[in-house]
Amino acid sequence: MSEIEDIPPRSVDHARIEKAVREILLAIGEDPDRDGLQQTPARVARAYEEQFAGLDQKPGDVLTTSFEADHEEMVLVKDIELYSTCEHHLVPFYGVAHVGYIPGADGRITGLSKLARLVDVYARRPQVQERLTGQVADAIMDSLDPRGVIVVVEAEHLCMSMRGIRKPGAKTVTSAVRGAFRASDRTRAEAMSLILDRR
Ligand SMILES: Nc1nc2c(ncn2[C@@H]2O[C@H](COP(=O)(O)OP(=O)(O)OP(=O)(O)O)[C@@H](O)[C@H]2O)c(=O)[nH]1
Ligand SMILES: [Zn+2]
Repeated sequence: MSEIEDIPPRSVDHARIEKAVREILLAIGEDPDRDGLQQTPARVARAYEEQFAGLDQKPGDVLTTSFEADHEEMVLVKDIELYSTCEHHLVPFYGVAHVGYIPGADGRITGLSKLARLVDVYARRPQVQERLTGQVADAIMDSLDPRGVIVVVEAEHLCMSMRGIRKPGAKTVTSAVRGAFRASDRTRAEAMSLILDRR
């Protein structure tokens, strides 16, 4: 492999971010050339590359395995830590996602870690919590063809804690239910009781 092919693709334009961050520092009255800030534009570019890496990814990139397991009952992965970026203020919102599904008639399941990877794909984008929640649910519906999916996200938005209304600790809870979880109150209630069980 040539040296050029070894360089991983860059999903963000580093030079452009660096220029913009320098402008922001000037605009807030800072000196971008002072010792502590000299490397900041480059650091922000690297951080954004990581924070927004999901823009480059598709659900199929992470939902790579599915197994024949003949399992037709609910699978639920709880308390998947998530860090995302509020698209209104570009500050973090963070919390946990709970992702459950009931395999389809073919009984195929996916790797548990793949559900957490899927959360990351959509969290690492400029987001609103509602869209993130729905996108995770829809991606599982599309790729696994399960009987149903439930996704619940609980998060604190720093745009509500550190600025603006300044209500630290306020939690936003969003849910997306598809298929059996939407059609059956009992199925949804069973999932919610497992999600809320804090033991
Ligand atoms: N629905 C939804 N709203 C969000 C999310 N993240 C941030 N917001 C809200 O987006 C809104 C943006 O409101 P604007 O009035 O345009 O902006 P703003 O003047 O900065 O609003 P304040 O935060 O109230 O100061 C705020 O009410 C935020 O709380 C999210 O994930 N979902
Ligand atoms: Zn915000």
